[in-house]
Amino acid sequence: MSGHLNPPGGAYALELLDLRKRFGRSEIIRGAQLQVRAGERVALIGPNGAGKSTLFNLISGRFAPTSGEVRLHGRRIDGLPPYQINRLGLARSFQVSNLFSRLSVFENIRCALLWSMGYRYSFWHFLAGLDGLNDRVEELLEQIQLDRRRDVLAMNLTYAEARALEIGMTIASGASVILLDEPTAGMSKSETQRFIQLIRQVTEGRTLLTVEHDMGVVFGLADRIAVLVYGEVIAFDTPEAVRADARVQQAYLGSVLAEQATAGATA
Ligand SMILES: Nc1ncnc2c1ncn2[C@@H]1O[C@H](COP(=O)(O)OP(=O)(O)OP(=O)(O)O)[C@@H](O)[C@H]1O
Repeated sequence: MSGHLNPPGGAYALELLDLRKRFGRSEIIRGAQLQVRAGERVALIGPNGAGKSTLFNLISGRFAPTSGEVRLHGRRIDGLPPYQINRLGLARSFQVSNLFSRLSVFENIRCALLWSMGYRYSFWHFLAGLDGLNDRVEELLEQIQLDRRRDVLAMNLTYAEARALEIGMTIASGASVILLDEPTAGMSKSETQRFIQLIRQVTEGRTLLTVEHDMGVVFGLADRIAVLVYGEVIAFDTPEAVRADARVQQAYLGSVLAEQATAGATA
């Protein structure tokens, strides 16, 4: 299962090279550039409508770019279908709504593992590996701290538990590059703090790209921050450097930090 971790092929786990996406007449992604090193945790931030979801859709294969390249460990993946990109080692978070609500936590993780194995192993290898499979499910349950909730149906989990399960299903494939879309959205402050730790642990040794609006999460999780404004990456640097960047302050961060400070003060 760890076959995808630290695969060979260049220092960059993920690269966007002059990436562009047009919808009709509007160019939404306008020459985005990004080079994410293997093992790095990157937060993608930017104002509403900047193109963050579109960028995720281009990376994960839901959309093909109009031009430019997406590279995974040096290999071009732009234009490939999502399942092939997944097979090459990039996983995007399952949404809560994609959990199998009438299956237990254990069975959900097992399904995610089977699904990823189905592509790689013949049926006979698969049968021979069933013991290993259950061990791997146990391991993942521990990692996402749901081992004691293993027999609970997904529909009966708390919101935070369901999001943890979603992350477990995302990493079950053994992917080396993980995309998460606002992983702590809708959580309380204390749940968020715990969840940041959980994400740090389960993504250890992997490359993480996460879209995030909550600056507490961004600064708690990211090694580097990429700032997307009008479809362009205007800054990509350490949290300290991005916070001090005048362009970023002006385009986005100044207003967001002020807003979140006010929200924090009134909460
Ligand atoms: N399939 C599509 N067809 C046409 N326009 C689209 C499509 N998908 C996104 N857009 C447009 O692209 C722009 C960027 O949207 P996107 O959802 O990528 O931004 P975002 O940064 O994720 O925003 P938010 O932070 O509000 O989620 C928006 O103006 C949106 O209307």
